[in-house]
Amino acid sequence: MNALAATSRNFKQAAKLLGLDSKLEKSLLIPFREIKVECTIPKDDGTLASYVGFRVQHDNARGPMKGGIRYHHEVDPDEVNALAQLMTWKTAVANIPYGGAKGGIGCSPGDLSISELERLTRVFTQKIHDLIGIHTDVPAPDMGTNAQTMAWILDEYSKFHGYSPAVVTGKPVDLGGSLGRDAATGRGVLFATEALLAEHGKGIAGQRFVIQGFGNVGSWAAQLITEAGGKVIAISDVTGAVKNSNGIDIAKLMKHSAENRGIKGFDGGDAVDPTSLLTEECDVLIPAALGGVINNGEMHMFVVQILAKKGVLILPDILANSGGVTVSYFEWVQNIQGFMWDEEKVNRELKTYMTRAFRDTKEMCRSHHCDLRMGAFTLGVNRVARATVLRGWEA
Ligand SMILES: NC(=O)C1=CN([C@@H]2O[C@H](COP(=O)(O)OP(=O)(O)OC[C@H]3O[C@@H](n4cnc5c(N)ncnc54)[C@H](O)[C@@H]3O)[C@@H](O)[C@H]2O)C=CC1
Ligand SMILES: O=C(O)CCC(=O)C(=O)O
Repeated sequence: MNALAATSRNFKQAAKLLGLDSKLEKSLLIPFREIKVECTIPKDDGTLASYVGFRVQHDNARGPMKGGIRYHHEVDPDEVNALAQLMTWKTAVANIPYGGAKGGIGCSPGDLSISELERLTRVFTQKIHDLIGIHTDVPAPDMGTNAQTMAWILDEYSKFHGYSPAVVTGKPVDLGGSLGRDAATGRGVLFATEALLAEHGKGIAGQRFVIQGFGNVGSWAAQLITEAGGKVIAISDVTGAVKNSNGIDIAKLMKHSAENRGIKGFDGGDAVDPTSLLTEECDVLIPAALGGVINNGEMHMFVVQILAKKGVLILPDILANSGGVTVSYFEWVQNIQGFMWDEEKVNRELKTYMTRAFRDTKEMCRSHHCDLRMGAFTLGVNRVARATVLRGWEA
């Protein structure tokens, strides 16, 4: 099942549970706008190269559309469409005043030089600058992009519209980025996990964690979980996987990974097959690599069957990873107010938002007799549907 089919299936199930009007249901699935642009740039060797860029703006009933821009060779319109739709439900679950969007360029960022990446980002921005904006659509980093990418977008956009720091989030702090944004998604994963464990009378301390992916989200989650007393016993990335039942030394792994561009060769545990990681014995499994690892075909059936048999609870991604977009919202608010928060305030507010999103999700589980995934979807879809109706969608 592809990403769009899986996302739409969850939406339809939520719409049914909520008893949504069929016309409203249909209209909520249709994206507001789908943009596709050719981005042609001179390469460093003087040849020309062309890349396809996408921005799907799914829904703006609750506010400006919001979502990351990813650079990845597998970016395709269906996937971007699904991710844009997920952003709509995610911002509603987090109860931040945004709709949903997502973008991407089909390229392998690792094969491009910094100046090629800059040229590509500037050309992409030139092509979409009239369709994004502080109160229209606010991009952010995603896989393969980072704070520097946002700085280039901000600079290029500002050439057309005047200096506009709030047009992107996830910027460098020197350009109005928020303190705490870098760690926000990993920290949000920690807070959401804490809220779930607390329901069962447990805390992070003493639990065994397995983490798939050691990039921004996985590495911050690993550091913060370790600080909170949790034991990270296995981690993988695209280069390999390591296991140590006494707990992996995360600071040492961070250093190794930075110096060797990955986990492979780390001597602080046993090297294991990365595919065995998802079924490793543990208390909490955090998938923080590519999307769809537990949603795709056979792997999905295999993992879900094993997890269900073991009575495992699944914290849905639109709740668990909403910390990133929540702190993006704080960044946007700070830019608009022209007032910078200290990091303690950012983290404190993030905890409040994550804990509230978990509590509201549980309330939907209780009122609609469903699991956490459907609890989050019904919560998000219901908030967007209410806003849509209030704005007079049939007019
Ligand atoms: N960074 C953010 O603020 C947010 C990220 N996410 C999602 O979280 C996930 C991770 O994002 P980031 O950490 O930002 O990306 P990243 O690019 O920094 O890290 C991705 C990690 O996954 C690893 N990886 C890739 N393929 C793998 C495989 N087959 N097996 C094991 N590891 C593999 C990579 O080696 C890398 O360590 C993505 O799905 C992203 O869309 C969601 C919300 C916000
Ligand atoms: O920080 C943001 O605005 C976007 C984050 C994002 O793309 C995501 O949550 O998947």
